[in-house]
Amino acid sequence: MVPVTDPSSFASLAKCTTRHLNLTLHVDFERRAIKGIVALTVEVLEDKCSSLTLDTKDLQINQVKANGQQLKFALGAKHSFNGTPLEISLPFDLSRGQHVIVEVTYETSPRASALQWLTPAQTAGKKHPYLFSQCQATHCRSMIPCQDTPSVKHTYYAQVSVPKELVALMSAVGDGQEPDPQDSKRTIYRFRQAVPIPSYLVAVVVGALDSREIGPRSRVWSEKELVEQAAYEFAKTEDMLKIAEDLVGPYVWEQYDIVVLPPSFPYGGMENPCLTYATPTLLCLICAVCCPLQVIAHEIAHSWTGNLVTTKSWEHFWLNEGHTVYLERMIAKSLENEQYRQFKAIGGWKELQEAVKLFGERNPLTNLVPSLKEVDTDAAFSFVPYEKGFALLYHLEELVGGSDVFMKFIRYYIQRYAYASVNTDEWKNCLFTYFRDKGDVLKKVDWDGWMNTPGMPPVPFLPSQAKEEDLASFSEADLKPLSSTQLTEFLTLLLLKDPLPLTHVKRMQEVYNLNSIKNCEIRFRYSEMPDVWLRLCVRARWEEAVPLAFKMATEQGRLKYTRPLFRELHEFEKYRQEAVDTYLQHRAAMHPVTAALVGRDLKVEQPHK
Ligand SMILES: CC/C=C\C/C=C\C[C@@H](O)/C=C/C=C/C=C\[C@@H](O)CCCC(=O)O
Ligand SMILES: [Zn+2]
Repeated sequence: MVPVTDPSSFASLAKCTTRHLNLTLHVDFERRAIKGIVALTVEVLEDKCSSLTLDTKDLQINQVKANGQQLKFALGAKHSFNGTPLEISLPFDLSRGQHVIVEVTYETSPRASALQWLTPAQTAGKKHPYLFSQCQATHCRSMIPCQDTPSVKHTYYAQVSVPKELVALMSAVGDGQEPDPQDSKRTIYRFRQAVPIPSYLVAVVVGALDSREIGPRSRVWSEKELVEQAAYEFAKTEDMLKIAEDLVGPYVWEQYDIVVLPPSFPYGGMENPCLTYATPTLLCLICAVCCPLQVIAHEIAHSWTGNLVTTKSWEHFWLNEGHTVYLERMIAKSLENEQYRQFKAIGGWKELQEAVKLFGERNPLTNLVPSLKEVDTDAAFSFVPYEKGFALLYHLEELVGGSDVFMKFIRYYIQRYAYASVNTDEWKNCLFTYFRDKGDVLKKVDWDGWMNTPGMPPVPFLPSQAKEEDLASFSEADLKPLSSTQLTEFLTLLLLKDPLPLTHVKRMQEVYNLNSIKNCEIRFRYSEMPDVWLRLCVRARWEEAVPLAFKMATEQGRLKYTRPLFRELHEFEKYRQEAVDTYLQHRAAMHPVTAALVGRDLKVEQPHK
């Protein structure tokens, strides 16, 4: 068996593997710290095992025990972004196949990169504090000492003690709650995750949360101010779960809840099992954005591709995201039609072009399978694994005979690797095994061009309906009947071209008849594509758009909007200093990942940790 290596983890993966975590967490809002005890059930993989190494990041380790006996431990050298290895010495040699329960008592740092602690002022209700974790890709180690790699999968049981006026949720099925026997002002919530998951899918949310039932296995959670709107927006959740089950097999996670987080959450969604995270920007309350259901379809699809079949390391992240985007668009096809799938694919191709342009077409991070040795996964993150991955799968779909044929392979691949972690070679072997009668066709694929070459794919995406030049040739009359989704894709196309002259952008205002709307706020927002339209206006140096671009960049923290808006404003010479000053003014209230990435974009030094 080839030893597992993960360049983003210090854990001893060849020696042993974690099978279960038992977590006891005490959430302390005053000190912005979690006091934890984690009992790791570890299976030994090789004889004469006398030590093991876990991943940590900014954790205070108080003691380590095994079978009630204190163990020697040592923290290694701190890495600039991958944290600090924790080496634990075992009092006796263990043999292959044996199990040991290692218990670590620890405390997280107020600077833990997995956690965002929000003051009451940063919440919708303004009365209670709020905490949420975001572990993907390599932040779980700042919340729990663990083997922080997607190549290791474990079940977990957790009890979380929180102030009794708050509710705790986790990426697991709830197993009841009761007053904390240690403190009558606190409640203990219990959770069980019976399906083995990688550490990046461990998640916890604590806040003044309310919920509504939206389906036989689904509730939506949020602060009470948003919960009715959230229940309305996500009413189709059960329909999409059923479509996905028809496509790829049973949903194994029991519960599928959605929690709408505060605006600082850096992503559109996050596929934490049993508890999908969603940005409030999907609720059209903060800045209308198209297709809230597209994000939920994506996170639902992850229940199979990513959470059930998981990438072995972040270098093969495309296996998670490329298959999930493919499945998400098959769900969209079932809800709408093939033309809609094609149109979303056109939009994805534009996202890929923008991502490659941003990184640089020779940047090895635009490889479908990049090397991440000494690379910060947050800095490596882009839409390349999503959209270059989708483009490859769409190309293969065309080669093997269409989506019905290819979906049968996807279903086979999921059944073959369910509950396991895979890499690209294993995926490719599975493809060639399944399509053994199409080997001659598959051998002609430019695999090196697709997998190990930077830039755009070797084969362009040619949708079976409207071609790119069709979009550019639209006249004013053609644009008017376009749906807001189609308009979004059209405007995204313009972002990839050279900056539009100010006269053109103003003309476009007229085309969309926005000039009839006097309110500047609405005029620039244009319902469906606030970030895209604002970026076009700022790039055209339309100063009237600048205040709203700053407002949108700071009132929510979704990286997909916040980073490009800050970059655009920073590019506008006259507003460069204001962009830096605005960032510095908001940095403390930003999610740690957002603060780090926007600071890098604006070339602002990070505060010393
Ligand atoms: C080759 C890339 C290697 C590693 C990247 C993996 C994770 C990067 C880390 O920053 C976490 C990303 C989390 C993404 C969560 C949700 C996305 O699927 C959607 C993001 C886009 C959006 O806001 O819609
Ligand atoms: Zn995803």
